[in-house]
Amino acid sequence: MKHTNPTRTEAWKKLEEHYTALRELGLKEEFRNDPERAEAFTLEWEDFYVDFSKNLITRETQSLLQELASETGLKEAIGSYFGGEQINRTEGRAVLHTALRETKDAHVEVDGENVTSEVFEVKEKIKTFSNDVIEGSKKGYTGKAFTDVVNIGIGGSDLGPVMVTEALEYYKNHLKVHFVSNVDGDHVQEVIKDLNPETTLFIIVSKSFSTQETLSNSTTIRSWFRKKAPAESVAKHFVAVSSNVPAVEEFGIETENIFPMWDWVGGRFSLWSAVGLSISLSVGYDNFESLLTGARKMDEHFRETPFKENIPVQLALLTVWYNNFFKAETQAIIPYTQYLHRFPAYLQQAIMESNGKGVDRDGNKVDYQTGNIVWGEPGTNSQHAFFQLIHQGTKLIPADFIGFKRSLHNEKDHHNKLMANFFAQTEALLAGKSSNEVRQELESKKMSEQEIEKLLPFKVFEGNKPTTTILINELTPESLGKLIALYEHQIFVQGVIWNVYSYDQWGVELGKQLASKILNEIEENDVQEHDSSTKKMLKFFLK
Ligand SMILES: O=P(O)(O)OC[C@H]1O[C@H](O)[C@H](O)[C@@H](O)[C@@H]1O
Repeated sequence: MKHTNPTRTEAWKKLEEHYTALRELGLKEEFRNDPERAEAFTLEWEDFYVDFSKNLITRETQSLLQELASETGLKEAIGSYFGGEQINRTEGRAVLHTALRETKDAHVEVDGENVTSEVFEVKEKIKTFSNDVIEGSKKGYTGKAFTDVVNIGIGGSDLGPVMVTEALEYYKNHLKVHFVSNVDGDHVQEVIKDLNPETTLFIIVSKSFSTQETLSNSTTIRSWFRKKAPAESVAKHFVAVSSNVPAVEEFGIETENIFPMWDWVGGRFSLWSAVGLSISLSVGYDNFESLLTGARKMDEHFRETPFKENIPVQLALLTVWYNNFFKAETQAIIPYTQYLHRFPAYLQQAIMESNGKGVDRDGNKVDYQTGNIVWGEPGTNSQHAFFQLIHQGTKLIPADFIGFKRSLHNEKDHHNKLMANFFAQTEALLAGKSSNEVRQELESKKMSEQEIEKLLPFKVFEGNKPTTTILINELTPESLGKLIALYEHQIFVQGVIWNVYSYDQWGVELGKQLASKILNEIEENDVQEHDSSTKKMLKFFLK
């Protein structure tokens, strides 16, 4: 892949000038002056309707951003990504979560070998296992069918499965799926306290099988289990998903109970692999397959569509526009469905662990902003919480609004209210409320001039706040697959433009190393040299 400092490109220079000229752009006027604006900035694809017309852009912005994508080599980079090149250079790995959702006849090479058949072998194993557990033919050590499943994992081995099982709750079967992630012992205890070992299946998910949290939780759960069940029953109740088979075997899990994954699947992009076993158990294999199909359709769209009509490309370019020219630091993600309540948390890892990098692909410190901060909560709840700041605060917060045309429970009245809020918020953020409008409103309430003058500044909304609307027909496994893949590709595009390696995560290592040193000191009750703050706190903790 090309290593281009984006700020040295022609397009960047043009964008800087364009930004200076455009700084005062008023969205309301833009809409007034350009009847075609909504049309020009809306993309319709399959069951997706993506309207980014309420962003601080003109057609020129769009074409300059596309120029930036071309100059930084996005097209070739997409080829390298799907072609299995080692684009994760610092770890010497390909990045091929997309291979996990390919069709059986696909040819995807890693180190000269087609990996599709391996992928399908594991998929077959997931399918058989899920069916057996769901139907009850696979039983626990006392001959009872399983009722509960516990996924033990953290980071990418937790967030994807949690987010998706919550998102697809409507499609869930009788199995209750639980998640243990935090090394906080209160988490594991709260999860296991009401579980019956006879009917509970445990899935240990760890790509590396060396993660402190997951190994501690697995050990605690295994001891709890062993207090009630004989040793040989562990094989019936514990399975693992990992790319480190020897470590799993050493933990005492039978080889046939191991679901392999590969080093070319990054943890935060792994829900499509056997890491998604809890998803398949919870909603059935066919729904899991539909999730993969959705993602594959988005992959095809991303690979084949010209930049101008390419949803992930257009949305990624907008994030670059705000991040690097407006110097916005955050991006809000507001799903208008309770089912997606973990989606922002999932995206926090996917986006921030990927592009939170301060050196470029040549190892030089960057002198421009990279990874943005992502946050959010579902609407309408968020409206009653932090929307105040988006509407009237001092920070620019571009926001993605994600909504669905139909509600799953067919609660028409509720859904109309939900969606009325969905549309109203982006309109309000765009239009704002001028002092004239406020004045008229207050006058109509028969307020005195003096009172109006006092209150007026507080009731003005500047508007001009950018939003992107993603409106999807219905929340299904397939549409969810598309939505997740859309953000995955957005991450990729950002990484190419920012010239960073999106697929490593060295930044999580230092804390881990220090924690292991401090753990020793805590266990030995022997505080070593630290800065005086840490030292004092450790002593206080140990007292
Ligand atoms: O699946 P594991 O190897 O247990 O890794 C779990 C998680 O921990 C790491 O520290 C990384 O930050 C994550 O990207 C990863 O998903």
